[in-house]
Amino acid sequence: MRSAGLRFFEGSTEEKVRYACDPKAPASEGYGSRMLAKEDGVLDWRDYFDHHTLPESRRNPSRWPEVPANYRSTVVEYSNQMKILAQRLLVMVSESLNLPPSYIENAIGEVYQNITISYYPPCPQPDLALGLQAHSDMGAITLLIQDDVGGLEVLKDGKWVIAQPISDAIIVILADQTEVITNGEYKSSVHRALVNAHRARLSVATFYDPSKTRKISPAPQLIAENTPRKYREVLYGDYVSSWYRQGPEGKRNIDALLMAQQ
Ligand SMILES: O=C(O)CCC(=O)C(=O)O
Ligand SMILES: [Fe+2]
Repeated sequence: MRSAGLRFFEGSTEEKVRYACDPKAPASEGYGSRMLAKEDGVLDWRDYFDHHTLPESRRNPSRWPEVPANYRSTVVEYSNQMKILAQRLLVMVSESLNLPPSYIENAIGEVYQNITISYYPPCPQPDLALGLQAHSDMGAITLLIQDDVGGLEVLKDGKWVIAQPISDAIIVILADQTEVITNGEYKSSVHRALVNAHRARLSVATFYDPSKTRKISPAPQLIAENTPRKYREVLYGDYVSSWYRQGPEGKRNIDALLMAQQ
């Protein structure tokens, strides 16, 4: 998966532009670039390719690069394997809270899976830019692989901790809807990507999300007198829209669902 992605990003600009997505449309499929300065001076320094992979009705490999020759079949195989892994992990989360094994899976409903390859070119002034600003992922669970360059950082107890690259590791990033469904028992993780002055970096994030028409709310079994309900119900599509409207900035989107904010 990583080498197929690398081959695309290191290929010609013409080839990339052929697959360009609409940068203004949220969650559009294809190639995009965010080499942008924002008003506050922070630069986003990232190229990406989004693939819509599940449900299968959204999966259209003809919209994905055809070079290298195994690109499309690799994405399909990777998508299928990541679905199985995400399901297993969500069963473990459900069981750890004494919920029925498929509780979270059922709460999500029909799964929308997207695979995003991010490519961060070397950045001459890495201290002035971030590859990707601090955010939590908006869906249920994200599975991420990175290369040996490193740059993914996770916020832990108020400090940024580097996720050391381990070649065969898959990093599990719990996302906002799992925090809502578990009523805050599991927290979505705040993370960001740094850039490197000398080397390009590549990562592949597989997002596992509810459909936009799904209403998400805390499991009633987890609400009790000493663990009161933390989040109000949200239509996932509304959540996604507000995320794109406001931008990520740490956990501000999930914080807006706190009961006290009602
Ligand atoms: O490139 C990375 O390591 C992080 C990517 C990421 O967090 C995302 O795409 O949501
Ligand atoms: Fe992320």
